[in-house]
Amino acid sequence: MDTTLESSAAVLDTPKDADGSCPTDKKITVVFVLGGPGSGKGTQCANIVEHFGFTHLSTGDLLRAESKSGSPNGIMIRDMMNEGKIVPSEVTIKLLRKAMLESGNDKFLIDGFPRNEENRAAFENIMKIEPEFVLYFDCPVEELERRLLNRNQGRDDDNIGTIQKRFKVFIESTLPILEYYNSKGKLRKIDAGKPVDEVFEDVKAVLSPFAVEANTCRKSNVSMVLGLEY
Ligand SMILES: Nc1ncnc2c1ncn2[C@@H]1O[C@H](COP(=O)(O)OP(=O)(O)OP(=O)(O)O)[C@@H](O)[C@H]1O
Ligand SMILES: Nc1ccn([C@@H]2O[C@H](COP(=O)(O)O)[C@@H](O)[C@H]2O)c(=O)n1
Ligand SMILES: [Mg+2]
Repeated sequence: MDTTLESSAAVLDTPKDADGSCPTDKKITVVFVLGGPGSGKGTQCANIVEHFGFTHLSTGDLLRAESKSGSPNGIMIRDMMNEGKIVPSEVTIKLLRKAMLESGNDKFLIDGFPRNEENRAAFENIMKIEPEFVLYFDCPVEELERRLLNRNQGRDDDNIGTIQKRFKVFIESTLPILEYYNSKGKLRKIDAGKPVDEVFEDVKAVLSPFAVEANTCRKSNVSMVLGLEY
């Protein structure tokens, strides 16, 4: 089986075959979405899904669901999240891979990942997918804190003690990842301190190469690329 990945925006709008059918596509498009806690990653990803046909996978949401599922890792994940710590990559990547396979899509916004060097290297080694780019929502810390304390979505980690720990982890572990992608010319920085609609205008400009044109199609073959089992 050919598992080579040549991820490229240029193949997004594959013309139909002469007989009108859609060619099978072996490419997977991944955009990493990063930013401080409360910067609006989830909010903007929901908009992107609506306009650009990506599947949004929030690693934080996947871990939260796993922690509540009664799985053997559940308590470890819950305790780490309550401390704002980064869960071991093998756990997160297993959940991500399963969600990618189940989606049937081939365009993914991976939100809240990679959070540290261990996440980044493990994704590269296990998934063998290079992201198209990293969308970085940059926002002042005072605004992040205000948003998190007003979120009211029942998250156990939205309390001032855990919020401070999450900020520290972001600065110490995630900023170096942003620097890494910046050095590769893959960072797309967005001013996320503005109102939601204004932020999305800037997001749209970055995502414009992914707009799907009429009379084009793609057949996802995510299982061919990632393997069938999870
Ligand atoms: N541009 C914005 N201006 C004001 N409030 C916003 C903006 N974007 C998002 N919010 C609000 O801020 C809160 C955090 O947003 P969101 O959940 O999208 O952030 P996040 O980056 O996914 O956070 P986390 O990393 O904690 O998951 C939500 O209550 C959301 O409605
Ligand atoms: N790659 C990741 C992503 C998240 N976590 C843990 O989940 C918490 C919440 O994440 P959000 O993206 O929803 O803010 C985060 O503080 C980590 O504890 C992780 O371990 N690894
Ligand atoms: Mg979120």
